Amino acid sequence: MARVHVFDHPLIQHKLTILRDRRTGPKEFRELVNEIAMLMAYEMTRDLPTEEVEVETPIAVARSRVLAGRKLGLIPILRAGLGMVEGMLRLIPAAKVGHIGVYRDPATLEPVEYYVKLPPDLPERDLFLLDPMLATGGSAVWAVDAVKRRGGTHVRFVSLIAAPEGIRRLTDAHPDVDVYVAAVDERLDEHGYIVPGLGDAGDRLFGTK
Ligand SMILES: O=P(O)(O)OC[C@H]1O[C@H](OP(=O)(O)OP(=O)(O)O)[C@H](O)[C@@H]1O
Ligand SMILES: O=c1cc[nH]c(=O)[nH]1
Ligand SMILES: [Mg+2]
Repeated sequence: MARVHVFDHPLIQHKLTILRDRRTGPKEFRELVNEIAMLMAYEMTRDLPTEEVEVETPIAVARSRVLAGRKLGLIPILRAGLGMVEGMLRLIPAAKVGHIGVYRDPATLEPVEYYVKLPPDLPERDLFLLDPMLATGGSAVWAVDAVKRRGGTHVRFVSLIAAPEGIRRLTDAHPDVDVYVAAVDERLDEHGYIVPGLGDAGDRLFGTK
């Protein structure tokens, strides 16, 4: 069964509050999304395996640890997921980055694909799908399907704000995919927006509204 992790770290919660504020403009919004993504990456990577190696310091040989597990991959869901990439890459610079282009049709709320480009060695990587908003879950389920169809096996989903409906739909469809969020909000409104949420993440990141 999928595990749902809600990050209640005070720094994440503080930054999320500023992000939600309707007065926060695109420059600060972008900075905050990246900072929260970086803090979430730090928390999320706690379980990565390490192994002991020897390293020569200027004084002596030390036994110390390095990452030893599978290679990593970040897959932002366009557009809004792009806002999380830089912050996560700061902590895990060796990760490869794939892209999934999908938008939610505003009338039907169904996902519409427009671009997919993923690293060829997907089966060998631990994959982190990134999207700030998990609303109905339609885009998330579609994106995980797309990654699995191309051979991805170890997938996690990372989001800033989720609606209970989206978490349910994603974990029902993909019980093997753990979900990491900074907040679970109350509900969806009649247009499929998260309440209270933060509005349209893509528009707020890129200033398109
Ligand atoms: O859970 P869902 O109901 O599918 O909604 C969530 C999706 O909606 C938003 O993208 P949007 O379609 O606005 O595209 P954008 O990132 O280009 O703005 C958001 O970034 C998710 O991808
Ligand atoms: O609240 C929502 C729901 C979907 N997409 C967004 O950007 N915000
Ligand atoms: Mg949008």
